[in-house]
Amino acid sequence: MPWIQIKIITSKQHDNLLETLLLETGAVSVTFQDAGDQPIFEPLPGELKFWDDIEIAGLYEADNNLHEHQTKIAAAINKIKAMCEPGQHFIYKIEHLEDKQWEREWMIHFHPMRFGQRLWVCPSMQAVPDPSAVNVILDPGLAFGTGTHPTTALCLEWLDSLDLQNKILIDFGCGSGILAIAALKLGAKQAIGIDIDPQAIEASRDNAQRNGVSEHLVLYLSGQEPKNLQADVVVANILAAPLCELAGVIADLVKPDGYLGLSGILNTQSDKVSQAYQHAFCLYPIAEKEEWCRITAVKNKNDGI
Ligand SMILES: C[S@@+](CC[C@H](N)C(=O)[O-])C[C@H]1O[C@@H](n2cnc3c(N)ncnc32)[C@H](O)[C@@H]1O
Repeated sequence: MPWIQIKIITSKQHDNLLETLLLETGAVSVTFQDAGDQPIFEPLPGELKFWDDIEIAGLYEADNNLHEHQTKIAAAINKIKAMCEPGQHFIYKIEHLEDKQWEREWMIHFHPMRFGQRLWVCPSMQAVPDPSAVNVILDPGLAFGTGTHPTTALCLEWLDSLDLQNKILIDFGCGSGILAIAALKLGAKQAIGIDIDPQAIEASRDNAQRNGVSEHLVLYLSGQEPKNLQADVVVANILAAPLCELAGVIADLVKPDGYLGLSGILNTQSDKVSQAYQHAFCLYPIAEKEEWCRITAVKNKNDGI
């Protein structure tokens, strides 16, 4: 079914009003995006944060009621425009969209990718380029983690460089499960995925099944993992702020002499994160990719944080 989309760019004061007006005029969905360049990193599940300038898109069925929709939309637009203060921007356009398999659209940009020497991540719907390599077959579903983001790529390269044979690994903030599954395919005997988002747990479970490693992957919603959990290797690709806040918890997950990999850190934040972990770990040189970096470390034998 074809669709009509109305896109409005304005400031965030109008977010509620616009959403209501678009829904009242028959929009089947309303989407907000950043209209400037103001990244908001990882809101918590259920948390809604807005940019100062927003692009709001309302999607309408291009059916027999099209004319009725358009009249209503025009009335709604005029109403909002009238509320804008002088100098406040308000731009809109109406476009026709042909129907597609929307939930697969992003996959056009997701191709097999190699990380380090042995590891490939391949989209579930494409052919594997090197069947003799260590291949992770992935469909992230609604969770984060395809390998296309530098923070994930830094972790995958690190995992590829380790000897994981018979090791236990914790993937803290597992998202799609990509790191835990890569570790299992690289030889780890068990992986434990932890995430605050139930959709991440579901995606990790699906991906583990797809890769035939379900038996070796245990998944916990954050807070439900057993006490005193420890692993030979812990990888956490969350953000600098939670990495600092949770330094004690994450450090405790690493066995003495075990390895830690931290990602999701902007280059400018590396000192702060390093400081939060340096009392319990010996830190290795930092690796960088674009504006992101990875901190790796080995845990001191008899130290706590
Ligand atoms: C950037 S994604 C990383 C996903 C995947 N591990 C990767 O490397 O691509 C971060 C994940 O951490 C989860 N997360 C964020 N804060 C967390 C916390 N405090 N405890 C557990 N998981 C958390 C998010 O829900 C998200 O799935």
